[in-house]
Amino acid sequence: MFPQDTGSPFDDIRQLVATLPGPNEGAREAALARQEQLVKPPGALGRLEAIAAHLSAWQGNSMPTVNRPMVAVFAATHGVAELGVSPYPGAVTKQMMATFTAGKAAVNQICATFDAGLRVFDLALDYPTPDITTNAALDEKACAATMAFGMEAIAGGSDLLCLGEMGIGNTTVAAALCHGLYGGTAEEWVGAGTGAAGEVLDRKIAAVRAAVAFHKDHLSDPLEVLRRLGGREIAAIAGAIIAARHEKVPVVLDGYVVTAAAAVLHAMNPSALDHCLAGHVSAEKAHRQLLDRLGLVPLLDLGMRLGEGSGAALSIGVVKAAVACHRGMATFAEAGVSEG
Ligand SMILES: Cc1cc2ncn([C@H]3O[C@H](COP(=O)(O)O)[C@@H](O)[C@H]3O)c2cc1C
Ligand SMILES: O=C(O)c1cccnc1
Repeated sequence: MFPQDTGSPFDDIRQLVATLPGPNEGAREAALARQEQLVKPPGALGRLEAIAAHLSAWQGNSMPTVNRPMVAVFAATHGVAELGVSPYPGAVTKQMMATFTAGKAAVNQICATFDAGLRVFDLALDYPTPDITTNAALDEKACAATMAFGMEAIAGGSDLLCLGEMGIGNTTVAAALCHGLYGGTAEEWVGAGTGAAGEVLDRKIAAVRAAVAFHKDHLSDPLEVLRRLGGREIAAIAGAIIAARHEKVPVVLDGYVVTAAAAVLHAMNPSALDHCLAGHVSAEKAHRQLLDRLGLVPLLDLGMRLGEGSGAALSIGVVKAAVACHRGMATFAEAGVSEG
């Protein structure tokens, strides 16, 4: 008898998510102790102090760095976009890829502002995933392989990973993922995306409702939710979050779409996002309630609703300043300033 390979392509992913390393509490405590000594009233830098401690804990270093921040943008195409759920045609995804390459998108300018690297990953743009209202987006093998691609894509050395996405129709996919993971109503999870209103918005709500109804008997396993209702950029982002954790790289999430990918991991392991910061809260309707569910408090709230990693990239400025203060400020003793 030949040995049977009964393993599922998801086995390795489940193993990685079950064995995520925890924070370095010693480094966190040393960082918090240093913050108490720095030449400022204790707590006066507010959340900047917690950000420095967060980076210490997850980099495993009481003097964390943000010398090589990287924004990784994953791009994919979605069959559901053919249902008219976005005001923009699917062709925009590829056109925006060219714009990123030319250095002319919003995220390019924000990365340049903060000396952040930008890497854009094309996930088979000529082969949209099937319409999720009548099919699974991915089979198990493709979903696991795309997650593995996302893990590899972030290799190469970075001390802060910001995640972004490009994929016309993917706010519909994000809403379907949230509706699939958390229930509620389709209306509750659907927002305007790039500007859906009127009939486009009605079609979007109907598509999210139909997708979740079609897959309803298979939504108890978060990886099934991901492969059925997701898309390639979503799967790759989930993989990148896992890999960063194993490589001691703190992560900054972007808007609704990136956070929906993160939510899949949180549903598998409630501590899976402990190394992540929410870069901002998007104006996309359901983003705030999704962040609340994940216990994430956004760094910025600027009414942005762009995607492409722009909100995460913008928060690099805040994170860099937090680390610069942590590393560069004198202690009271060093500065010869009287303590209170
Ligand atoms: C010119 C342009 C640039 C973008 N950059 C990011 N997105 C964003 O919009 C898309 C999601 O919205 P929806 O679900 O409504 O299609 C994603 O591709 C996202 O990153 C863009 C959209 C457009 C039109
Ligand atoms: O919040 C997001 O991720 C978002 C919002 C609008 C369009 N694209 C992405």
